[in-house]
Amino acid sequence: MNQDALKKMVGQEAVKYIHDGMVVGLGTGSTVKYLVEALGKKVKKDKIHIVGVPTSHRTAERARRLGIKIKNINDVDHIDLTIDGADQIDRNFQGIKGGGIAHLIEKIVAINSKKNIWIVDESKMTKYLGSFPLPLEVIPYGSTQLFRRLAKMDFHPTFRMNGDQHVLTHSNNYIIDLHLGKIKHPHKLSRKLDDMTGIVEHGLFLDIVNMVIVGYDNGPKTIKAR
Ligand SMILES: O=C(CO)[C@H](O)[C@H](O)COP(=O)(O)O
Repeated sequence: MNQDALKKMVGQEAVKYIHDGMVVGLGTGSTVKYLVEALGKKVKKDKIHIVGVPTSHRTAERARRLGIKIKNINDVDHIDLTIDGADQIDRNFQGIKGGGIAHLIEKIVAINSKKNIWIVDESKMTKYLGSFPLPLEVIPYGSTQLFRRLAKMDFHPTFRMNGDQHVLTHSNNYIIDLHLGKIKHPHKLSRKLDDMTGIVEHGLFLDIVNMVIVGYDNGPKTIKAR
């Protein structure tokens, strides 16, 4: 089965955890696309009432088009469950997100959710985080100086570019990716990055996910994380 088929499999599997009356955080990315498609069908077929809280314009547009009611996070009083993709998940169920530049909004939605589920194909499961570049959302002002500090710390930073233009996040910030290879102590790194002025949010999602649905050739596997 190719990667896209595995993504579709877990997107369709995850919809089983969404029930009538729920407020659901909807993540971003090519795996979540399949979740939103399956949810659109479920809303129509079962006539259930769902409120979706999207984490990107892309997800919001897709959900609206499929007949899913959408609200801004500021207009809901709680989020029952958020379902999102991930770029890497280690053996302790810590994750890297932000490959799709949405990790700031995804983290705000995730930490305000009662429960979080990640949906991934098997290639995202790893022993250590870090072979996927760690995204930082940074304030453009002074970002060159921040970049130099990160380089001096041996974090191997690169600005995320589109040709000669900086890729911009939803909040009009830049992305710096750190090429770390292997992150042995994610909590220590997280604290270090939290302390650096100019970084709005990093893509380490620690102690957040409750359940992971992994797509394998022989079917989806649901794993309780915490
Ligand atoms: O963190 C993300 C976006 O910021 C995505 O969840 C992550 O990049 C996974 O994407 P995909 O499902 O396309 O592989």
